[in-house]
Parts: sequence; C-alpha cells; structure tokens
Amino acid sequence: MNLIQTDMQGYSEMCRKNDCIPEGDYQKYEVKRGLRDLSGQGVVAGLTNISKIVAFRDGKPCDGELWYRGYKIEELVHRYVNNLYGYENLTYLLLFGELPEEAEAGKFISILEEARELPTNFTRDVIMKAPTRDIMNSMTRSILTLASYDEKSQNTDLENVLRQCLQLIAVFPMLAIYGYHAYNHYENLQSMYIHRPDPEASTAGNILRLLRPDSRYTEVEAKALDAALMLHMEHGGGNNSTFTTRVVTSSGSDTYATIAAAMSSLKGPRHGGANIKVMEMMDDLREKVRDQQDDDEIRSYLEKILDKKEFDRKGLIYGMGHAVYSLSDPRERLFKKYVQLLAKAKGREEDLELYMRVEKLAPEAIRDRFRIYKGVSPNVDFYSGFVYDMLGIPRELYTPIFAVARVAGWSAHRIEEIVGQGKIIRPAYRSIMEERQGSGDQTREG
Ligand SMILES: CC(=O)SCCNC(=O)CCNC(=O)[C@H](O)C(C)(C)COP(=O)(O)OP(=O)(O)OC[C@H]1O[C@@H](n2cnc3c(N)ncnc32)[C@H](O)[C@@H]1OP(=O)(O)O
Ligand SMILES: O=C([O-])CC(=O)C(=O)O
Repeated sequence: MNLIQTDMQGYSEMCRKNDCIPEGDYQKYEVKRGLRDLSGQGVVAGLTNISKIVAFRDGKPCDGELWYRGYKIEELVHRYVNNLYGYENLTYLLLFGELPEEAEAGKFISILEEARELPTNFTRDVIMKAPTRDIMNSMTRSILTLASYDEKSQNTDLENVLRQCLQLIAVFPMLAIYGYHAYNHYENLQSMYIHRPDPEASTAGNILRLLRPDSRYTEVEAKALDAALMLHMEHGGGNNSTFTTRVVTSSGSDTYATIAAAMSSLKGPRHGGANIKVMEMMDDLREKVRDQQDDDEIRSYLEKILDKKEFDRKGLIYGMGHAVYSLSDPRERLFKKYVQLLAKAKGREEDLELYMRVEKLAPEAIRDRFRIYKGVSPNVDFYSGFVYDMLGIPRELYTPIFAVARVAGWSAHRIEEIVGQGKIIRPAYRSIMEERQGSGDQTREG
C-alpha cells in the first residue's frame, strides 16, 4: 500500500505529460469536444421515439421544452399531479408508448406491486453487508447481485428484458432505502428499522413509508415526491447515463450489467450527483457569506467558486448550466412551483430567498466568465435537493431517488435499442499519437 502511494505522484506526472491533448487540436481536427458543438448541439448518435428536448427555435436559443412520447412534460405533470400514481402512469407511457386507460393503469400498478419483492434474505445477505455512505454504489452492487438470483439473467429476449426491467423498477426504492438504513445504523450508529412496502401505496408513498420510522406521510408530501419522480424519469438518448445504457445494451450485455453501468454514470457530480453538491455548496455559502441578502457578497463567493478558490475547488457552480438547454430547463421551472408551495408550508421562506438570489446571480457570473453561446440557466437539480430536504429525505438518498425515477427512462431506451436491433455503438477517436518505431501506415482511428 505504501509503495503504491509514494509512487503515485511520479506516475501522475507521467500521465499528465503523456495524456495531455492540446486544446487547439480539437479545432484543428474538427473534433467536437464532449460530442457537442459550441452552441450545445450534440453529434447525432441515434434516433429515438421516447422523448424530445427542445432548446433552440429557428436557430435561436429558446425556453426549454421536454416531451415524453409526444406529450409535453407540463401537460403530463398537471394531468397526474393529483392522481398519486403519476410515476407509474408515466413509466407505462415511456415503456409502451401509450398513456394507459384507467383499468390498464390499475393492472400495471398491480404488476409493479407484485414485483416489489426482493429474494429471500437479500436485505440481510446483500444490502446490509459492507454498508456505505455511497448509496449509489450500494444499489449498484445490489443490482449486480440480483443477477445471481435470476435463472435467465443473461437472456436478452424482449419479454425477458421487460420482465427484468419491471422488477428492477419495482425494487429500486427498497435497494435505495434499505441501503441507507444499513449505513445509518452501522456508520451513524442510529437505530435500524426495515419496513415492508405497502401494496396499497404508490412508489412515491412507499419511498416515504420505508424511510420514516413511523411510516407516516401526508398526501401533499407524496404528491410533491411523485412530481419530482415524473420530472426526472427521462431525458433523451444523449444524457450521459441513458447513452451509457444504449452503449452497453448495444454490446449485447444483460439488463443487470447495463443498469449498473447507467447507475455509475448517473452518480457523477456533473450529472445526477449534482443534487447533493448543490446542497453542500449552499451550506458552504451560508458559512462563508456573512450577509445573505447582500448580492455583491454572494456574487463574489460565486466568482471564487469559478476561480476554484471556494467549495470543492472544481470551478463548478452546481445546479447551473446544461449540456443542451439554453434559456431554461422546463423541469426547473415546474419544480420551482412546488418549492414555493412547500417552502411556505414548511416555513423555509428564508432559505428559498437565498436560493432565488443564487438562481439569479450564478448564471450572470458564469456568463461573464465563459463564452457560452447558448446561454446558461438553472437546471432540474438546482431545486431538487431543497425539495427533498423539505420532505426530510437525507442527502445520501438524493441521487438514488433520481435513479429510482430514471430507471424507467433507461429501461425504455434499453428496450428501444433491443427492438431496433441497433448496431454496436462504436464511435472513433482520432489518434494523434506519434509512432516511435518503424514507419508503417498512419492509423487514423482508434
Ligand atoms: C440532470 C443533469 O445532469 S443536469 C446537470 C447537472 N450538473 C450540474 O449542475 C453541474 C454544474 N454544471 C455543469 O458542470 C455544466 O453546466 C454541465 C456539465 C451540465 C454542462 O456542461 P457543458 O456541456 O460543458 O456546458 P456548456 O457548453 O454550456 O459550457 C460552456 C462552458 O461553461 C462552463 N460551465 C457551464 N456550466 C457551468 C457551471 N455550472 N459552473 C461553472 N462552469 C460552467 C463549462 O465548463 C464550459 O467551460 P469550457 O468551455 O471551459 O469547457
Ligand atoms: O440531458 C442531460 O445531459 C442531463 C439531464 O438533464 C438529464 O439527464 O436529465
């Protein structure tokens, strides 16, 4: 161990020297960094019928739009917000392409309820072992281990994959929350309780039920969480975790390995992991900014983040910016309405005011620093952590709750990839390597 540690600095220097690609080479070879051009338009990697994201109209940045299977997200959320089972109805929509009639929705909900069961002793033998604060890792381990309990784990026939996806969708809340309880007990020395899911409750209701010692929650709380799930379920084929799903599916890999890969992508702080980072950043801001009503002081703190002098020194203001959206992220706008309602109900108006100041000041600070051709605005995760906090959900579960929602979108994309019998996804990396021996033909792709 010591030997490994002492040598790391020297090896790192070698990596920095030999892995550095000069910035200008991307322009020279016309390679789009991050597979996107300066205006945020991505390299088109596939076709999908599942959802659509709009950020430009007639070549100009516009307010963002998100559509699931032909329906605007605003319409879907308004339609289902009082239904309590919005997440389940939209899972049906994403997977099968149609909104379910009432009876069909009831049947589908019953299927999910029946599937909400873990193999015998799975909680004791897998979830409780080696507990970790990193619940995304704990869930990923559980997902991979579930394969050992499935006799048809490797079978990629559509019917089997659908069954596996529905089972994973159903048990994701249990993997997340039981993983949290194990961590909270063994690492935080708190009491442990493992509630069984309530067959009469929705996914959102069950998350709150499994989490709380007394299993109680209000209808308003379940509706707010259901709305959060609906907003996080799907975001096109190109987002990092869904693209991972499509890439791994295209190699012919099994459902467990594919979803585990998507989990590993989602947890990154530039993707789904941003929701925890926003909360930590806001804590840091509260500590460092003396007058939280002073815009100049807040702006100066945000600029220090961009200078890598504050917070995690990565230079990022979390919850801001998006790879595709320009003027706005429609999910953030919708979320804000719930935030306002909840903040009033929970007496958190002061916190909300601070969030709204950062929401206004951060895009200005980023715009002044970077040449962002498409504009920068708050994204879906700017407010999501604040909502979860008001619902009493611990931070360790923020990204896992995103995963509970997004596994529906990943499943839809895995199925679309399988039905479409896509080719293996294999883009090229242009090699700028210098040959050191012999002459031979120059290899142009790697
Ligand atoms: C569910 C989701 O995944 S939503 C996104 C959640 N992620 C975050 O909130 C993390 C903070 N935001 C970011 O890191 C970025 O905005 C991303 C990763 C989401 C998108 O990044 P990009 O595609 O590079 O965005 P864009 O092309 O508009 O950025 C232009 C420049 O502004 C920078 N920038 C964009 N957003 C931010 C930000 N929030 N803080 C600091 N710099 C930023 C980019 O790093 C980029 O710099 P570069 O030219 O030196 O590479
Ligand atoms: O689309 C993206 O790049 C990230 C995102 O907002 C999401 O996955 O919901």
